[in-house]
Amino acid sequence: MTDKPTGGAGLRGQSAGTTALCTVGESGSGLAYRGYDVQDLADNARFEEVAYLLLKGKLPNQQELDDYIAKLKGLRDLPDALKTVLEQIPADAHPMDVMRTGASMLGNLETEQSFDEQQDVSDRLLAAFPSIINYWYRYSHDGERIDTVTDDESVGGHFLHLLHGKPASELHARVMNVSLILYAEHEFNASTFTARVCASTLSDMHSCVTGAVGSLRGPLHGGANEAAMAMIEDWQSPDEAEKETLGKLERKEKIMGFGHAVYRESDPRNAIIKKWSKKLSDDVGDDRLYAVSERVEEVMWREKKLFCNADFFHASAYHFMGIPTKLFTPIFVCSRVTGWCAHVFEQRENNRIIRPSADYVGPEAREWLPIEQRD
Ligand SMILES: CC(=O)SCCNC(=O)CCNC(=O)[C@H](O)C(C)(C)COP(=O)(O)OP(=O)(O)OC[C@H]1O[C@@H](n2cnc3c(N)ncnc32)[C@H](O)[C@@H]1OP(=O)(O)O
Ligand SMILES: O=C([O-])CC(=O)C(=O)O
Repeated sequence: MTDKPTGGAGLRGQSAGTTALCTVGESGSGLAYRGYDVQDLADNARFEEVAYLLLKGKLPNQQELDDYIAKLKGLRDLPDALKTVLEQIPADAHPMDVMRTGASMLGNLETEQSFDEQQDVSDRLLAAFPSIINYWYRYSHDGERIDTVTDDESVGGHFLHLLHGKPASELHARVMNVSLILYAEHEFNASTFTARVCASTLSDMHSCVTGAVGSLRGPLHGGANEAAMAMIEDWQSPDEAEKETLGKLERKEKIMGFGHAVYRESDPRNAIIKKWSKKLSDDVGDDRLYAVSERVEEVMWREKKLFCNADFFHASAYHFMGIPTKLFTPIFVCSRVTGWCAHVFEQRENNRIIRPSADYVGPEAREWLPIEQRD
């Protein structure tokens, strides 16, 4: 990739504050949460430990982790009023709109009364998001009012259990665990910055998270994982994928799941999820989608020196686990809510309202024109 300008559009490269949560792209490609390398976390941690690390500030010891998992398990049920709202949302709604409504409605029912409640409110959102999306999905698509309480220890296993109506295989629960770790936190990305801007007005946690869901929804951010799937699913062979990718580049179309605002050399999350996508591809006996994905990766590097970001191989990995494409970005929410809330805590701790300036490019001062004199 070419060196990017540090000023101007998109606030690229400009520091907008401090954080102790995460470093992105130091030396071109690294990612660490509170100093722990993401590769180490993906190899060794449970997502719940990473959530604890982000939200409580340190890795839990065994007792703290056991207590935290028990707490999250105890927060999976949804209030009846929220279920009623979810039942009104049509099957063809965008699932990210369901997540946005879910977070907002929960804010009406369980309003954060004071910042002293921020830890509990965050844990509740973390526990409730898989229930929110799957309750709506199963009701609107299968007509079933599912019980959102399961005995699964992990958030990832619980998500798949609710979606498929049976406990996840060990492999699928493991991949979900890794995926949730990879998506948990990423410094001042667009959705997190949205949450921090909202927090800087001293607003409540549900408003910060609801706004962040809206920012994550777009295809230039979290929505890229489902956009990538929509792109590759019809390509029947690597050769067709190559031809279509070249055509898109020729027409100056964006290839979703490639490029990054910060990383220059690679997105470290890609190699990790790609490895798991390959495992899943072998597991399901796929002879097309993984090969197609790899060819797109090769073509993009050869033609544009653009690398896959976290989203690209998440598309095939989720697909191999039988997850409907439209639920891909909501899974991102189920993870990133940890990063969002941790950033809200940081913003509140050392707050000044976020209010940048703009360079005015409109007309010079001019006189008021009465309505009858206007064109
Ligand atoms: C988890 C996440 O949110 S990761 C991001 C997910 N988003 C996507 O995958 C969407 C596709 N990617 C993109 O749109 C961009 O790469 C972004 C939004 C991620 C980053 O945007 P920017 O920082 O503005 O991109 P950047 O400055 O690196 O672009 C450099 C050049 O590469 C091009 N480029 C960047 N990404 C792509 C892409 N995916 N496909 C084709 N061309 C691209 C840009 O058009 C630009 O070309 P130009 O100089 O001729 O105008
Ligand atoms: O940092 C960004 O701009 C986008 C990203 O990769 C993320 O939020 O995970």
